[in-house]
This record gives sequence, structure tokens and C-alpha cells, in this order.
Amino acid sequence: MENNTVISIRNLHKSYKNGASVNKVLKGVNIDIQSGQIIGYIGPNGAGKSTTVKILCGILTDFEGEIKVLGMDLRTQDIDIKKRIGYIPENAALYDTLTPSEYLQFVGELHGMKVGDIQVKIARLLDLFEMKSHANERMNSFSKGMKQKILIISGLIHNPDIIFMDEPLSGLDANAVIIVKRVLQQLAKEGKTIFYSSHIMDVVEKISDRIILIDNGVVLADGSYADLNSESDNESLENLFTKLTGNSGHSETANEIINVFEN
Ligand SMILES: Nc1ncnc2c1ncn2[C@@H]1O[C@H](COP(=O)(O)OP(=O)(O)OP(=O)(O)O)[C@@H](O)[C@H]1O
Repeated sequence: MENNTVISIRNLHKSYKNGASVNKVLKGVNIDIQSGQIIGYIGPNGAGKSTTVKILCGILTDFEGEIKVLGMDLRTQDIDIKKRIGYIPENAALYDTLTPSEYLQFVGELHGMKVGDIQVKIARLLDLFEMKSHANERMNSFSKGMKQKILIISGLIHNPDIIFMDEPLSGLDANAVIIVKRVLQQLAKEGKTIFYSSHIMDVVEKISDRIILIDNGVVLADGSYADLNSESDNESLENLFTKLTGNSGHSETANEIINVFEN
């Protein structure tokens, strides 16, 4: 384990039980992540990405294996870890009868921030995300993208050392996507670590220092985009993804779907 390792995952297993049946979702995942890295965690639907993120954020506590985050044991020091990480899920139940100002104030106070500091940060961040004019509107009238912007701000407001993101760009328009990508790159330069889980290959390819491909609960590939590309002799991450996860035949599948609709 290197000195600046901020996440260490050893032999991680996770199963979901449903009555008598057991679904083994993570099957011995081992990963070390250093500070300042943007990790693209990719894999097909059901691969185990969200499960990994929820475990690392201390949301799912029923797992096997050893995990250290920022040098602390996830099983025994989860509260201290949670103070120093941010979690941005794809969809979360915001308290949408509140306004962004009220909600973000509440989140900042939960993190123990000073009221004055929270207000300054809220004003700046809402402005940067082009949400200033909606600061005092109730969020139950917001579009998906507007709510997603508030979620992103709420995950970053306490200046976390590690930011976990699960499909964070879902619902965002092109301008917001560009802003978020730049923010992530800047945060990584400042030494923050970003764990970015997604199946939108295009974005992962562009922003990640390192790509980890998971399928069926097992890590299939781990390296920089250039490494993975040269090893696999493929032109794009999408091709590599297809090759390693064994899901070729997309055109045939698309044609079959069209046939079903048309006949
Ligand atoms: N709360 C749960 N209870 C039971 N099974 C679950 C639960 N959450 C996830 N699973 C199952 O675990 C497997 C992995 O799900 P997970 O959400 O981690 O995958 P994912 O890689 O994030 O997929 P996607 O890209 O579709 O979001 C799937 O088979 C899913 O059905």
C-alpha cells in the first residue's frame, strides 16, 4: 500500500439475500486508490458499481472483506470517514418541499459548518451552476437536471477529500456537464480523489486518470485509458468494454428490437 493510498479494498464480497436465494454481486474485489486520482468505475448494468459505491460510503454495512478509507477502517470508523467524503447519487430523495438555500443550509449544518461560511458557499455555488435565480423556489417544481445540480452542490459543500459519484451527470444539460467535468478536474489537481461510477463511456474516457472495469462482481481491467487501449488493441473504450464484457452483437440486438416494434 503506497503512502498516499486513500482507498484500500481487500477481497470485497457482497451478496444480497432474497428469501432462500442468494445473489453474489461482488466476488473478491481488490483495489488501491491514490489521492488526486479520478477513477472511472465502469461496467454494464448490474455489474455491481452502485453496490461498491454504497459500501465505500458506509451506506451498505453488510459486506465481507477489509476496507480502509483515508487510513480508517470502514467498519469501526465510519462516522469519521463520512465527515470527509461526499456522495453524489444518481437519484436521491431531496427534501423537495425546501428551497435550495434551505436544503443546502441544512446539509452544511449537518456537516458542522459555520452558518456564515455555508451562506457564502451556497451563493457562489448556486451562481456557478446557474441556479441563483431559483435559490428561493421550492424544489418540488424543479426538473431532474436542476435537482441533480443541487445534489452535486450538496455533495461538495463540506469540501470533502474523496468524492463518490454514481452517474452524477444524469439529467444535466451540455453546459452543466462541461462545468462539472472541469470542476472534477480542478478538484483532482488540488489533491481530491474522485471515484466516478458510470456507464457513459464518453465522459469516463475523457476525465479519468484510471479506469476500472467491473463485470459480474469481478474487476476485468484496471489502468489508464492509454494502457487499456494499447493492451487491447482497440480504438475506443466502448470497444474494449464490449470485448471484455463479452457483449458483442449490439447491432443484431438493435435490429431485433426494431423488428419486435415493427411487427
Ligand atoms: N437492495 C438490493 N437488494 C437486492 N438486490 C440488489 C439490491 N441492489 C442491487 N441489487 C442487485 O445487485 C446487482 C448489482 O446491482 P448494482 O446496482 O450494484 O449494479 P450497477 O453496476 O450499479 O448497475 P447499473 O449500471 O444498472 O446501475 C444487480 O443484480 C441488482 O439487481
